[in-house]
Amino acid sequence: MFEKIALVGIGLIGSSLARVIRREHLARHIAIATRSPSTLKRAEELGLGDSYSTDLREAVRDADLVIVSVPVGSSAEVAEEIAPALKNGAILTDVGSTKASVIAQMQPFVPKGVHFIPGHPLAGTEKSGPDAGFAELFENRWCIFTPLPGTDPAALEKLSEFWRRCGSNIDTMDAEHHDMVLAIVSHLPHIIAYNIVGTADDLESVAKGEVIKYAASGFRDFTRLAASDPTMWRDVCLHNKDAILEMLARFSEDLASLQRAIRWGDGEKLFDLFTRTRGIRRSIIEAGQETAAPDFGRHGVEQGKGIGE
Ligand SMILES: NC(=O)C1=CN([C@@H]2O[C@H](COP(=O)(O)OP(=O)(O)OC[C@H]3O[C@@H](n4cnc5c(N)ncnc54)[C@H](O)[C@@H]3O)[C@@H](O)[C@H]2O)C=CC1
Ligand SMILES: O=C(O)C(=O)Cc1ccc(O)cc1
Repeated sequence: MFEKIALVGIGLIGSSLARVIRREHLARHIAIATRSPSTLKRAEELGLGDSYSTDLREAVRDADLVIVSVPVGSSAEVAEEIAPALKNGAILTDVGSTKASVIAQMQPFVPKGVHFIPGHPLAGTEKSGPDAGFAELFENRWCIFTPLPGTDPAALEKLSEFWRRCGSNIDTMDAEHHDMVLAIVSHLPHIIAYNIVGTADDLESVAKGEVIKYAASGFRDFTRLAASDPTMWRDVCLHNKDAILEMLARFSEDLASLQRAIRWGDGEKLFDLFTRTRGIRRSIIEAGQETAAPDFGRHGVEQGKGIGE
């Protein structure tokens, strides 16, 4: 599909892309660039690309497609660095979990003649780094684009086809809407997980050993999310602040109402809520059956625990 693809950032997402690009023969040359020499060395040991550099400009030079897969807080720094070396007519995209902030950070540096199309694959795990990636990560997952006004339809179609060849389904929406939707379906669950595991860790009346020993499956599910990369999630919180705060405010109100129902013994209210939420779970399972979720077992990712399940 492309002569040269440059991957800037080679962690979970970048290395999964490298693997699927190779498997599906989507580029003649895969150039890998990242800031950290030790991560780059590991990518080279894994044989993820055809060329390796800590010089981001060298990697993106002559690339037809550049995919930035770094924590969202580093987007401006990366865009500023690579901008002078981007080829005229190249497609520049990203995979960041927040979109309005990434656009605000990158767009000012994008040269005229480069097609900047922000993207977000809704596929991931709690793991990070080049060893964590796998070629099947994007299969039967959504990839959301948040194109800017005036985006070239041919470039958008080419990038869509690329993601389809990686196994994904495509949706487009505006960046603000994306950030609001992701705040509730992805960002809040992670924040709640970090919080509940932190609360358990702070308890004086329950020993840490007991938390580990008796962790029921509900708590274990939270610990998986709460093991997600601290840099990535710090950046998501700081860069989708408004939408997350809005969702947290609603969440807190609903939690206070649940607290009241428990305090006053309002069993009917509890039962009604728990019945309604069970319906949501059933709808998700039904939707998932239509798109047959892949078995990630052999990659060490618990089946049914990734986003979109
Ligand atoms: N982990 C997940 O489940 C998902 C993550 N994302 C998004 O994908 C992006 C990457 O996440 P992961 O691959 O999980 O992270 P990761 O921590 O596994 O990898 C990040 C990579 O970026 C590099 N890097 C960091 N700062 C850099 C800089 N200033 N210049 C060049 N390279 C730099 C690191 O060396 C590393 O190679 C993030 O924006 C995240 O929000 C999107 C979907 C799922
Ligand atoms: O591991 C999980 O359950 C996830 O939720 C993965 C994930 C994390 C961040 C994203 O922007 C998209 C997917």
